[in-house]
Amino acid sequence: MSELEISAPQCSTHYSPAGNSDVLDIVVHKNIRVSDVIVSDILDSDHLPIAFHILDHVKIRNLSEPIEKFTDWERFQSLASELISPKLEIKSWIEADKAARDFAASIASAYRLSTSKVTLSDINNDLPGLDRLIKYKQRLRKCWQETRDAACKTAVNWVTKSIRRMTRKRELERWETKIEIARDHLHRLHYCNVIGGIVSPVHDAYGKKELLSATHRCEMLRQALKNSSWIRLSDWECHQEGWTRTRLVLQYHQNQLNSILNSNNESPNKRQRCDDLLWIPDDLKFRSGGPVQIKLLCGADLLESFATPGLWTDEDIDTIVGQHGLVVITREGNNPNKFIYESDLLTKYQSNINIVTEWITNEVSSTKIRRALRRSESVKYLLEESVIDYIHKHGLYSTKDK
Ligand SMILES: Nc1ncnc2c1ncn2[C@@H]1O[C@H](COP(=O)(O)OP(=O)(O)OP(=O)(O)O)[C@@H](O)[C@H]1O
Ligand SMILES: NC(=O)c1ccc[n+]([C@@H]2O[C@H](COP(=O)(O)O)[C@@H](O)[C@H]2O)c1
Repeated sequence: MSELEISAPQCSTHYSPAGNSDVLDIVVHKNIRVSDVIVSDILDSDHLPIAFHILDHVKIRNLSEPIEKFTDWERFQSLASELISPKLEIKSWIEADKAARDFAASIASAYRLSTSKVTLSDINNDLPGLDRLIKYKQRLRKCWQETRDAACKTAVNWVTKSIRRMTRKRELERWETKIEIARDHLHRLHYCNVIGGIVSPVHDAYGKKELLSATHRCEMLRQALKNSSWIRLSDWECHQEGWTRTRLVLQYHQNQLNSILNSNNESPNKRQRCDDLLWIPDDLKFRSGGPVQIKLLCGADLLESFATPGLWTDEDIDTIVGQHGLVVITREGNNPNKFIYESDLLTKYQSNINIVTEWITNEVSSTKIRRALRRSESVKYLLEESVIDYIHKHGLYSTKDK
């Protein structure tokens, strides 16, 4: 016992409903130097967690970086009822075990797919007033914990909502949000159930101005998508020998999905081969039937590029729109409905084209972000923090030595 040490913060970590401080968290440790114990009062709880640093070189997650989760319960319900198999025939305990596991996995998947996270770690002076609001919330919460005054609690809730609104607004400007908006739209129309999103970066040989190597682009995408529960990177296209036309990219992914769906009833050994296809949505493994359709998600400017002479063949457009389908996000300056009306081919397949109006418009574009980086202007909130770090670490987009 003599080797054990006890560390504790200097203030209480729980206040009883009567306002008395009645709990102090303690840490019992051995052979570990606990240099600093602090109480974090930012999390949404009146039991204040403690955070402590164990040795300076060991990094631990800072408890004062809260993550807010938003669950769309309607979507959860529809996903859960789709994923949970209604026909269950259980004849042995092995089958009962499997059914229980499948049930839990379906609930977990439905929850993951209907929940988005917002990390409030982005909070700093870049968002005017937010810093002050956070400090104000901390003061109000302390006041509520000490007095249990209802007015205080109302004020805490109001400030929490304002913080959420501000950070959500910034989130809306990110490009990943476009894919989320498209999914919401399709779900709302009950048109189809979106089970996954795939981002397929173009091959280096596409040769577009300012196109970085696929290695860098894929790494940045990995970072950008690491918090998404349903959007995945597919690096198949950029690992081909040269540029692949979009129709073939869609067909490759469609064929892979079909073969997985067909193998869902086969032995696990046969299915193993598909496990390295990291872009395949988890939920595909639970599907018992029904086709899965790959669609092309694009902005209205890409749709209008169908009319650029020599860029797309009619045969490709026919297959892309006729067999796969398009989801088009509006962009300022484009009129996709008019464009479809003026094209016989697109009008023929109109029912396969979903136009998603982005009411909260924003003109984020990679050209503008690259320009800002070149000029050492802030791109915070437009890109994931870790993507910004990656860009600076590798001196991409002329950020070297800045
Ligand atoms: N602000 C936006 N609103 C809707 N769609 C967008 C927006 N920005 C890009 N897209 C779509 O994303 C897809 C990828 O386009 P691209 O890589 O050319 O992006 P971009 O930001 O327009 O790039 P650049 O600025 O280099 O032209 C295209 O389908 C494009 O229409
Ligand atoms: N004929 C085709 O299949 C075709 C033509 C132009 C662009 N694209 C694709 O559209 C995407 C966006 O290209 P841009 O950035 O040039 O608009 C890329 O993935 C590219 O491969 C495909």
